[in-house]
Amino acid sequence: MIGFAEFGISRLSKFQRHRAGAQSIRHVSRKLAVLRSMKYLNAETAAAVDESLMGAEVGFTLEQLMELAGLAVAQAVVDFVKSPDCSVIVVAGPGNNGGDGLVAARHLKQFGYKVQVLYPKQGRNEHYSKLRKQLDAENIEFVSEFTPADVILDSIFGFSFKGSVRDPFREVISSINSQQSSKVVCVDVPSGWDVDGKEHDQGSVRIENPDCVISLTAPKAAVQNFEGAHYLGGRFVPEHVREAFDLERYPYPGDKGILLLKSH
Ligand SMILES: NC(=O)C1=CN([C@@H]2O[C@H](COP(=O)(O)OP(=O)(O)OC[C@H]3O[C@@H](n4cnc5c(N)ncnc54)[C@H](O)[C@@H]3O)[C@@H](O)[C@H]2O)[C@@H](O)CC1
Ligand SMILES: [K+]
Repeated sequence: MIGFAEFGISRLSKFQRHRAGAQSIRHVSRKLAVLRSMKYLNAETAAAVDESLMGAEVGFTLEQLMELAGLAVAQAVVDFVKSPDCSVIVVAGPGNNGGDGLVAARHLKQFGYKVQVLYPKQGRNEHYSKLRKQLDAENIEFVSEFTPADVILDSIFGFSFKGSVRDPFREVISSINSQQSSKVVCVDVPSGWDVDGKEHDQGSVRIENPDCVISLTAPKAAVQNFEGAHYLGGRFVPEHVREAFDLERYPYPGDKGILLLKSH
């Protein structure tokens, strides 16, 4: 599940390999310990962590967090697909999860990927209009229906999703489920899944069998039993906030903004 290749030590000298190997073994042990004890947040706690980050004491703006989250999402997509030549269709919802997807779309384009965006219902916040403008400046095409793509990035709903999916997203999510040849990568929570991990109503629409989830800040209860590839991003939580919410000290490697929790 977790290999040395993940730590990039295959091209080093014998001595360096020995040293890097020892460090990697320590890193792997820390990582396994974190995985065993990992805490999964419910919707209420996830929102409280968010509020605390953006409260007077810490002082982040939403735009800052979204930029960091979206960059981490783009980096995780690159790590997951392991190919520089890849097409991605970002499906963005009306809230901040959608905003993360729009930011990721811009970074992916800068990384050289072919990117399109499906944005059925733009959010009201002025920042979404600005993000859209930035995508226009990158000549990223906004499409109204699916075109074949290697990856579908589901940034429709995150931790504020409630109830059963309403239109126009019922149809959009059903279309994602029918794109058999695309890998489906979900931002924070697979859209339509109960954030707290409760059973979903039979007949309600949700993303079926995603290939990868990129959790932000901390994994949500929804993905506790998720079997596919799993990344963590959102490396911006100060120590006292981490302690206040009893979050793990996630072993992000070196200067990286993403942590591979589980490979596929
Ligand atoms: N601290 C963090 O980790 C950060 C989280 N961010 C992102 O913010 C997300 C949460 O964003 P929001 O609170 O804006 O909420 P979401 O983006 O999860 O969803 C809210 C939107 O979905 C709609 N909606 C909810 N339930 C629906 C249903 N059943 N059918 C149709 N529409 C429905 C709401 O009307 C609203 O427009 C996180 O999941 C994450 O992706 C980042 O942007 C910023 C930093
Ligand atoms: K999502």
